[in-house]
This record gives sequence, C-alpha cells and structure tokens, in this order.
Amino acid sequence: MEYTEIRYELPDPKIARIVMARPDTRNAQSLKMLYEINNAFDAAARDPEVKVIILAGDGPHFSSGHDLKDEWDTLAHEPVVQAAGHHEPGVGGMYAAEEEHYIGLHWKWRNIAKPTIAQVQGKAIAGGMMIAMPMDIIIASEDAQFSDPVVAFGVNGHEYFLHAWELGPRKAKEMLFTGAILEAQECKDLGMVNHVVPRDALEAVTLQLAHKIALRPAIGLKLAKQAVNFSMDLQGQQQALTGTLAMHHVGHAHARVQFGQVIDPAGIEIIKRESKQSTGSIVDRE
Ligand SMILES: C/C=C/C(=O)SCCNC(=O)CCNC(=O)[C@H](O)C(C)(C)COP(=O)(O)OP(=O)(O)OC[C@H]1O[C@@H](n2cnc3c(N)ncnc32)[C@H](O)[C@@H]1OP(=O)(O)O
Repeated sequence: MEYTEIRYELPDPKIARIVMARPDTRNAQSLKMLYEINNAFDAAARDPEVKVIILAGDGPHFSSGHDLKDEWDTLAHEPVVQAAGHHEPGVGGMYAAEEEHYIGLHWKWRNIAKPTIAQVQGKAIAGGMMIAMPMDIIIASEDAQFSDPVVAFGVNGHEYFLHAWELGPRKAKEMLFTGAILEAQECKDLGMVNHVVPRDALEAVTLQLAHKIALRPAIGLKLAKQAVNFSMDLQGQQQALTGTLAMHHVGHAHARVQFGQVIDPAGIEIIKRESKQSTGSIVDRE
C-alpha cells in the first residue's frame, strides 16, 4: 500500500511500526493521515506474523493534534467509509463525520486484537494526546508533554473523552479547565504513561518492550487485552464516548451560532501561545 503521510515499517517480522511522517507540521493529523494510519493498523492486524504494533511520530513532537488547515467546516474529505449523514448540512454532517473519524477509528484501534504501544516524544497536543490514548501501553520520553487545551475552542476536550479514566477525575478537570501541559513523569504517576525514558533511548526501549511481548502466544495476548478492555467496558467507557461526543457538538454548534465557525476563534491564539511553553506549571501561566 502507498502511504504519503505515514510510514509502515516492520523492524522485525513480529513487530509493525506505524510512523506519523509529517514532522514539518509537527505531525498534524490530516484526515488523510488518519485513514492511512487506519489502513496501516488493518495491515498489521491482518498480518499473521505481526504480534505487536507501535505507533510513533517523526521529528521533535509526537503530534500537534488535528490538522487545523484541514477543512474544518465540512470535513468533506473522502474517507474509506462514509458514515450515514456525513454530508448533511448544518450541524448534523460534522457530528456524523466526527463520530466516524474520531470515535469510530480510535475505538476500533483500541480493540485491535494485538497489543499496541504509543511511542511519544515532545508535544502530544489535543488530538496528539487522543491518538495515544487508545493504545494499550504508552512509553514516553522524558521531554514528552501531554495537553488537551481545546476548552479554549469552546468544547469539552478532544473527542476521545476518556480523561477521567486516564488521569482521575480531579486532575482531568484541572487539566481541562486550565489547558495545563502535563509532563511525562506526572502522567506516569497518574497511570496514563507506563514508562518514561531518555529521549535517545525511546525507540530502543519501545522496541525492546515489543520484543518481550512478542514472545507470548498471540491468543494469550488477545485474550488478556480483551479481558482488560471488557473490564473497562463494564465501567461504561463506550457509553462515555457516545455521550461526551454529543456534548462536544453542543460546543461546536454554540460556536457556529456565536462566531459563525465551529470553534471560538480566540482559542487558536491561546493554544498556540501556551503550547509553546516548556512547562506545565500553572503558576508559570499567570
Ligand atoms: C478538538 C480539537 C482537537 C485538536 O487536536 S485541534 C489542534 C490543537 N493543536 C494545536 O492548536 C497545536 C498548534 N501548534 C502549536 O502549538 C505549535 O506548532 C507546536 C507547539 C506543536 C510546535 O511548535 P514549533 O515547534 O515552534 O513549530 P511551529 O513553527 O509552531 O509549527 C511548525 C509548522 O507546523 C504547523 N502546525 C503546527 N501545528 C499544526 C496543526 N495542529 N495543524 C496544522 N498545522 C500545524 C505550523 O503552522 C507551522 O507551519 P508553517 O511552517 O507553514 O508556518
């Protein structure tokens, strides 16, 4: 398969690595990139040799989130699958599109029957943090920073809204209310990140972990993953995603009425300025 926004690598026949390859945009996720990632996950899931899948990003930052230069108003791209209502005018079309692009894809990746590992360096902002969340394991470099500042756009947070599970409800609220940047070590302390390693060791440690996992039988790995996911399903993760995406679209609809576009325009500058800060300290923001 031909990819232009990602690379699909097999560093070992048992390990597939999907690499976001738009470092000039800090791996902004265009819809084209998202669907290439989806095709690559499909390829890895179907390859009988592959036991473990790594998701990585080229360049200084893992990902700057959704590509803000994509067609935000309509999201009128040509995805592989067209959701019902995708081209409806008004609010309906964008809602259907985001159900498909964000919840549909990320939930599908969360349920792939093989272990997945996110390899995160630098910034993981909004959609950048979001794409790491459905992975089973997150390995972060010491300089990795996670943030979801999109309350500044007038929405609840990024679309794959499992923040309370990942960070605990209090930290999730603080992060969302302030746009705080969470350091890798803090995310490890909160349970979202498995390991924090030096930047120059990130790729090697991730591969080492993948090799160790790949020694286990595929069926055991699949069942262990299913069993943990099932436990989370019993706590209502999927229902939470459905409900919170609807809230997200109240925010988009509100912005359309108030500003004539799907996000509060003031949010773009706030996020850009704050994202470039090197620390998540709330005091430093004042
Ligand atoms: C519900 C919503 C979810 C979302 O995910 S919305 C997206 C939220 N994310 C952002 O708003 C991130 C905005 N970007 C930044 O804050 C900064 O960038 C970074 C901290 C990520 C990196 O800073 P630095 O290393 O100094 O690079 P640079 O010069 O700002 O950017 C390099 C090029 O990358 C483009 N770019 C950065 N982020 C995005 C993006 N999210 N979508 C589209 N393009 C992006 C820029 O514009 C620029 O491009 P050019 O060289 O042509 O000026």
